[in-house]
Amino acid sequence: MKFIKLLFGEARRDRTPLLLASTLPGVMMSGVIALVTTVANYDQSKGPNIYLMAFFIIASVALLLAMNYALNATTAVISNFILQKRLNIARAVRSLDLEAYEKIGAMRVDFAIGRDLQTIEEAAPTVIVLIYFVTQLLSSALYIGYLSLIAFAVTLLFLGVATFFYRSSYAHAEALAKEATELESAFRSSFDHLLRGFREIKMNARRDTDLFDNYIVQRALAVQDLRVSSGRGFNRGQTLSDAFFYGLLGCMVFLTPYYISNASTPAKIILVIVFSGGAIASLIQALPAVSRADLAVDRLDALERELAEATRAAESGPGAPEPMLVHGITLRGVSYTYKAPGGQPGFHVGPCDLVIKAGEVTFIAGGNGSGKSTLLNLITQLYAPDSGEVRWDDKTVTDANATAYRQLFSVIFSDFHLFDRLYGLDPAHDDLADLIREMDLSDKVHYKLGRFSTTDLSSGQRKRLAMVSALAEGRPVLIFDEWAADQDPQFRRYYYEKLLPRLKAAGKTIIAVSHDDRWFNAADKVIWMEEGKVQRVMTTKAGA
Ligand SMILES: Nc1ncnc2c1ncn2[C@@H]1O[C@H](COP(=O)(O)OP(=O)(O)OP(=O)(O)O)[C@@H](O)[C@H]1O
Repeated sequence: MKFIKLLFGEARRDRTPLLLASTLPGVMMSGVIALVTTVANYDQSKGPNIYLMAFFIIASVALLLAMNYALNATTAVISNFILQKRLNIARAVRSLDLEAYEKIGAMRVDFAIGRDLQTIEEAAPTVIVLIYFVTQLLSSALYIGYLSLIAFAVTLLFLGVATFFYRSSYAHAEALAKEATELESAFRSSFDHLLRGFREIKMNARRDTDLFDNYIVQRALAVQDLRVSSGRGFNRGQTLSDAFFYGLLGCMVFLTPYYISNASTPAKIILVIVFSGGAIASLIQALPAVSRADLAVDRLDALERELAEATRAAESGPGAPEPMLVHGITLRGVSYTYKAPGGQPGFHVGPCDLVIKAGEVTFIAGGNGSGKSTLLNLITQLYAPDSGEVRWDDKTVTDANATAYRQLFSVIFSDFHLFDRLYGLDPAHDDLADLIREMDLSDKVHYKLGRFSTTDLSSGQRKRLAMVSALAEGRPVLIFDEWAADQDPQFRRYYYEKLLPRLKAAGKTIIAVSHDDRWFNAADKVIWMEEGKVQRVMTTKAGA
């Protein structure tokens, strides 16, 4: 019961009051049951028993207040836990390097932040209810012991055997529930294709059918199968417990009275057992939710461990507010190998020896898959090289200054993300309006109330808006990965013939991936990549 441990662990200073408040209602309830059994045998002709009435009122009020306190305290503890987890995971993800981020995968983090934390939140009040029923059952058993040792022994025997059988059925059901949750992430990844590939699916009926019939339906069915089997396991446990409950009741009604001397005791015991029936049923219903929360805690723990390990490896020091590039960036023997699934070495880039001079325009060209984007990731230290070094003016880039080094760059990746606002920037309104005008977006987008009025634009326009954001950052080095690829001929021309020269004249260093060989003269230098290697570096007329 990891979740219960977690709840009380997180309660810290409030642990003892929470423990008392969650156990007291069960004890009080069994007190009330004991009272009811006493009142049932009370001689009503003597009038109402004030003492019993007072006890009933006090016990009921204490029960309600304690329960309310326990539920409120649990809500506060779990809300705080969720807040901390959200922030910790966000902090850890921020500290990852790109390689670790790609290895862990966005979907897994998304699942933890969404589904797992929700499962935990929903299970929190259930735990209090569970403790309530367990304490009620235990104290009722003690009360039975007080009434008759034989009845107590029979109760313990039934409880012990029922618990044993229930646990084995429960463990099996829990394992199936775990398997179902794991399979559910495969189902969600297929479903993700349906959502993200919506247009492509609409355009291709065979793809649509294959994805739906062979993946979405199959995986959904497999999840359902496991959930049904797991549910059956839990239900079997419930039926078994019910069977033992009726067995116990039968024993108490038909057998034990012959071994109990006091005539009123068997009726009292039977009443206690009848009351306990409801508690047993509610307890068993509560267990699957707590079991799901246990699995969610396991997954969160595993994710946090991985994030912590990856964060330690990727520790990269504080950012510098306004770093400068005076001479340039040098790569010496830089190489990097992707890890293919299963740990096998994947695509290899390098060793690369390059000099990117400050204030120059450098193009990176080469065929698809030749390693251009990977080289950009190495230049920007999004990937730490396996060997060799990257130099920033006269400094070597290390883990300690990598974050500061990255503040040199504004990058528009080929698969860039367009933010809805200029996070971390407070640009002058006029400058921004000028940039939006320069990108020919004035009639589409405005920056008002601290955000872009829309990001629902054509792909070429989205890239232009990304250019607005990149230029607004005012960083000394600009990196554009195939920025012109989606632009119309007019804007493409503008990019090569006006924008890049203007940025160069403003003292910017530009590194751009380009397939447009007719504009290679817009660069000072063209680096040609083939199969992960720098095949040649050409100095153009502009750079001569
Ligand atoms: N995240 C990744 N994990 C593993 N291998 C990768 C990853 N990204 C790229 N690769 C491998 O690296 C190779 C080079 O990819 P890269 O994106 O650097 O090429 P590119 O020259 O930019 O291609 P393009 O012109 O198509 O954009 C790919 O062929 C692929 O095998």
